[in-house]
Amino acid sequence: MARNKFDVDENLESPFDIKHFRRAMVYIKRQKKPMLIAFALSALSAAIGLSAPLIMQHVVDVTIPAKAYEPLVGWSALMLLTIVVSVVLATIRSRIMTKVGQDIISEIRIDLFKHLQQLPFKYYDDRPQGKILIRIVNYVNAVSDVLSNGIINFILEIVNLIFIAAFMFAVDVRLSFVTLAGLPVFLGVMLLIKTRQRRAWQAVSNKSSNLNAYTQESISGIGVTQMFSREQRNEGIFTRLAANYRFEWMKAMRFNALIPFSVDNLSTIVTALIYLVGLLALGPADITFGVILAMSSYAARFWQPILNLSNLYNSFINAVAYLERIFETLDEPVTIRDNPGAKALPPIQGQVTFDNVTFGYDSGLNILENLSFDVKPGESIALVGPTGAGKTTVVNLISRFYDVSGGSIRIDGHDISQVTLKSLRSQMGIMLQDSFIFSGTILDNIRYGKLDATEEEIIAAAKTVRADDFIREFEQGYLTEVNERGSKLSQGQRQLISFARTLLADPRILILDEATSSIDAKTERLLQEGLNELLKGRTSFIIAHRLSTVKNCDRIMYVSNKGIAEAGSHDELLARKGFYHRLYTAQKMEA
Ligand SMILES: Nc1ncnc2c1ncn2[C@@H]1O[C@H](COP(=O)(O)OP(=O)(O)OP(=O)(O)O)[C@@H](O)[C@H]1O
Repeated sequence: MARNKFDVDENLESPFDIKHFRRAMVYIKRQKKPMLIAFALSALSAAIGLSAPLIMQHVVDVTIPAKAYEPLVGWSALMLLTIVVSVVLATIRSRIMTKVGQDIISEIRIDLFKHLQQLPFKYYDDRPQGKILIRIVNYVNAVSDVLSNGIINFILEIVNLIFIAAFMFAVDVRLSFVTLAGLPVFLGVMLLIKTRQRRAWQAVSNKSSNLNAYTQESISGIGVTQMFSREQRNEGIFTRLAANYRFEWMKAMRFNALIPFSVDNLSTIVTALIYLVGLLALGPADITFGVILAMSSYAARFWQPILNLSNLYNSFINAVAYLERIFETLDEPVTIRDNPGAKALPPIQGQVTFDNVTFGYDSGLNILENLSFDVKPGESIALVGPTGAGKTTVVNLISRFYDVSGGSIRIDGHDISQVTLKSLRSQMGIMLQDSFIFSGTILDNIRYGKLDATEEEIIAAAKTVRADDFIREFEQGYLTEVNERGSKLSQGQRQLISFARTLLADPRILILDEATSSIDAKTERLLQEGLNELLKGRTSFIIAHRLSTVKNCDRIMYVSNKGIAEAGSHDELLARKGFYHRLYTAQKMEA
């Protein structure tokens, strides 16, 4: 059950912390060389661009009054050249940075994916898939520009600012101080809205995550929605989530808009002050027209990097909200992992021992208590019992999808918590009711069980489980494209494919959780033969509600009341006239 539902905002454990950026630096540092080149190009382009007002000042104060037309053409050509060169340099830099940005996000994405693949079932039990997807796709995209261009631009704008200030002071010190007077006012505005702005962007990321989770859930459950004519109601939920998102977005944007608004106003006021102070206070004798022109041009340029820096600050604030989510996922502990000193499980015979096993998904609520049993290699075990009794839990523990909270599980005498997960799971085959079909061909789907299997091996496996006939009926046979929802395939066919996949993997221990439940009686008979082949020589645990499918198992365990209430062969249990007998008789009467 996903406890963190689509309409429940995720809580962030850590407050705004520069450490997220420091951590992001690990990825950025790997791009040091291209970033340095891009930075040098940008600095050069900015310096060249900044010489324009100086040229302008010279032209206005010296060249034009002297009516020196030839030098005027020369200066104009030089101005044009500065523009062309700075545009060319900026274009090259932009190309380099696009690549850097993509390299960074692909590395983060790969790390996230690798980590997600290791996270235990518990992580997935606790949150909707949509909230996981949005991190790996949207959030990573959202931080890409900030982590690449953002960092460079940030440094660059500061350098730019220093350059502009230097040029400005070179032209006139007094008017430069007039320009700088606007800075404290601006910093005051920034301080005032900083925290609120960060919260606003966190709220946006929460709402977009909720929207994504619900969309994903709705697409997965489209069949049920249409079946129960829930479209209108779902539309209502979606509209509400979309409205929440829109509301938070608008709120966050209001904070964003405040910054350029203050910068624009301050820049206008400062320019007006330059004119006023320049012309009125200092007077034409002291300040030439060229100086005023150059100064107002520098003042306008001075506020540009400040506006850019504050926009960058906005992007940083957004990115931090996303980075927090990304790193939170990367920090999610891999609780089910190889324990220190874990050894590879040698090739097994298939003996399974539960020794006083106690387990609960949530602490304080045990599903199994002090469960002990021993299964011999090659023995077939049926797990039956009321719904919710813990049958799936038993098999999940054998595969170590969860760790026991008490006691131990041993395979051929090896405690499964002391062997590597890979060596354990590679010797097990698990088939669930909802056989997962990956996008690709039927051939690829069967090959999933053994990546180096030849076509002949695949076809042989399909034949054994009676899947070959229906596969050949498709126009493209084994090369028929299927997708994750298994379109083109019936439930039964999907299961036959997953049987073939498991047979190919040749596991010593086989787990079938309701694996035959959606196969009709005719297909089931067909499958039974194949299944018998599959079970031959393997230890198997079969969970089935339809008892007819498990009658032939060596031993039937009736799971109830946090343990095994009864165990024995079909005949023994019927003779005992206990739980199993009751269940069997009830099912027979239904049939
Ligand atoms: N991921 C989980 N998180 C929390 N509780 C869970 C989880 N999975 C199962 N449970 C609870 O554990 C109990 C046993 O579930 P389990 O799936 O093992 O039962 P089952 O016997 O296989 O049921 P069924 O026959 O309906 O498949 C149930 O009460 C269920 O609510």
